[in-house]
Amino acid sequence: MLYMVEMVVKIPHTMPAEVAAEIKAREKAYSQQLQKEGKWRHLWRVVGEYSNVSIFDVASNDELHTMLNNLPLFPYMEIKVKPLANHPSSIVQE
Ligand SMILES: O=C(O)C[C@H]1C=CC(=O)O1
Repeated sequence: MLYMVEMVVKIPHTMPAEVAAEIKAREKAYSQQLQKEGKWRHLWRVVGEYSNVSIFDVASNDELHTMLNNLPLFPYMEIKVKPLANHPSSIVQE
């Protein structure tokens, strides 16, 4: 099952820089692990924003929820999820 996920990162300005850097390093490692596993298929930066648009390929709503919940930046993100279906005009059917 494919999902488009938008993540807007909102780290509090009061968070010490070294704490933010440590969380971001863990986030990077976790996201790269999921990308290597083929579960996080696309990761794009939105131009001019501290946000991303991603495509996830997972077995269920529950798997995606667990994955997002485990992101180290989860407490500091606003997340929107859109489930995707095949478009009848697309030449690629997944
Ligand atoms: O920077 C972001 O968009 C948030 C998050 C997503 C992957 C990652 O490494 O950080």
